[in-house]
Amino acid sequence: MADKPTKGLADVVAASTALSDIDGKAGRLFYRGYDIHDLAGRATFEETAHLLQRGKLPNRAELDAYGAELARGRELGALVSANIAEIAEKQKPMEALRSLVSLSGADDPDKDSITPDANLRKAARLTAQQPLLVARFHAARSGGSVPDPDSSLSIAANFLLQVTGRTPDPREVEIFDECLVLHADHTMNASTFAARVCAATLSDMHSAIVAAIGTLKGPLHGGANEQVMKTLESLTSGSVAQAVRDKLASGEKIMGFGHRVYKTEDPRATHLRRMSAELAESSGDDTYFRMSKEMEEVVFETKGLYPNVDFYAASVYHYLGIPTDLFTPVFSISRMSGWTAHVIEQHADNRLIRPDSEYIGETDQKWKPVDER
Ligand SMILES: CC(=O)SCCNC(=O)CCNC(=O)[C@H](O)C(C)(C)COP(=O)(O)OP(=O)(O)OC[C@H]1O[C@@H](n2cnc3c(N)ncnc32)[C@H](O)[C@@H]1OP(=O)(O)O
Ligand SMILES: O=C([O-])CC(=O)C(=O)O
Repeated sequence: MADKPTKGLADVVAASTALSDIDGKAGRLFYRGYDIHDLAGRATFEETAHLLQRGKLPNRAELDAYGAELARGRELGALVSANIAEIAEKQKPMEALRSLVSLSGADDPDKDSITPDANLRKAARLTAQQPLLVARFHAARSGGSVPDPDSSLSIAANFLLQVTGRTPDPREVEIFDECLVLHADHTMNASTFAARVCAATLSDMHSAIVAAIGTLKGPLHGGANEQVMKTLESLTSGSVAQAVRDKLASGEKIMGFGHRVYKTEDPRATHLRRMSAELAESSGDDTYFRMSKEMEEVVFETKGLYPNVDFYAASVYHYLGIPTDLFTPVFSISRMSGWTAHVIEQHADNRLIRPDSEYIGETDQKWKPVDER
């Protein structure tokens, strides 16, 4: 007889990892031992991806070599190019990314290999390709085209340029780059766990990433950032407090609040709130920042819940000119660095992940032929 399950696997330690660590009571997050407060606004996304995938913050030569590998690796395969227009017509952004990453696996030069070296190369290619897939998807559905990535620009700068169609202000690039750093990894979150379960069958990296993308999509996980923006857009500035109280009184969850691990402020939300305030001021329209602050106050007063990473990310992305339905795809651009690093880590010390279940169905059933049932 199996033991009683822990619903949602809360507090169950499902893997060992050297990638990230959270102190949920103190509200602290570390990537390979570096406090997120030290990395945010200092390390670039490329440096952070190198830290996660290759085990250390790169020196100048390592960073240049990694940057060159990313630039070489971002070319999209023939299958993606042949199918992106039809996919963009028929699928929503996260569904499309699930399909496109799957297709890109078919054209990957290392597709039949899960060796450590092949995994490192695939991790770089997937990290380089994801922003381009999002930008090309967006262009395909809008009937436009995207400028080719400029190798002298960062992933953050290229993405903003390709999606908004205008040369971003350098401060906007810094802010977006910091967002990518903040979202890069987060212990055994649902999408990372999904990737590790898939990888642990000795399946390949693209399969694991497809599982992760499908898992990030849901509104209880990465999909919450899009829902936060929709909530903000559905409210008027004068009605926030009452609307939020009414939603909570009727048992509705407010997207962007609460967390399985943090029992205090999510340290990423601290940075995102600051960035939202800055962009609100520079845009000359602080409506969504003010509404977010008011929501935060009312949710805390009423339920004692803190904002999670998805809450202020919504207004930040909005101020940066990113379309609302690309917010979760943007999350996937960043988390690709963490997911791929987890697949590398899982393959390096693998055991099949196969938990038990508690049986709660009927017992002592007796078979009868179909006409006697
Ligand atoms: C990147 C990320 O994935 S961050 C999380 C993004 N997701 C969201 O923002 C969605 C909204 N939040 C939630 O649904 C939850 O807080 C989760 C999914 C993040 C965490 O879930 P769990 O740890 O399973 O907590 P659970 O959903 O059981 O909530 C515990 C209690 O707090 C309440 N609660 C939790 N979050 C919220 C919320 N956002 N709004 C209102 N009530 C909430 C629950 O209703 C529950 O109350 P009860 O005990 O009276 O039934
Ligand atoms: O850790 C989690 O459960 C969700 C989260 O904040 C993340 O994936 O960044």
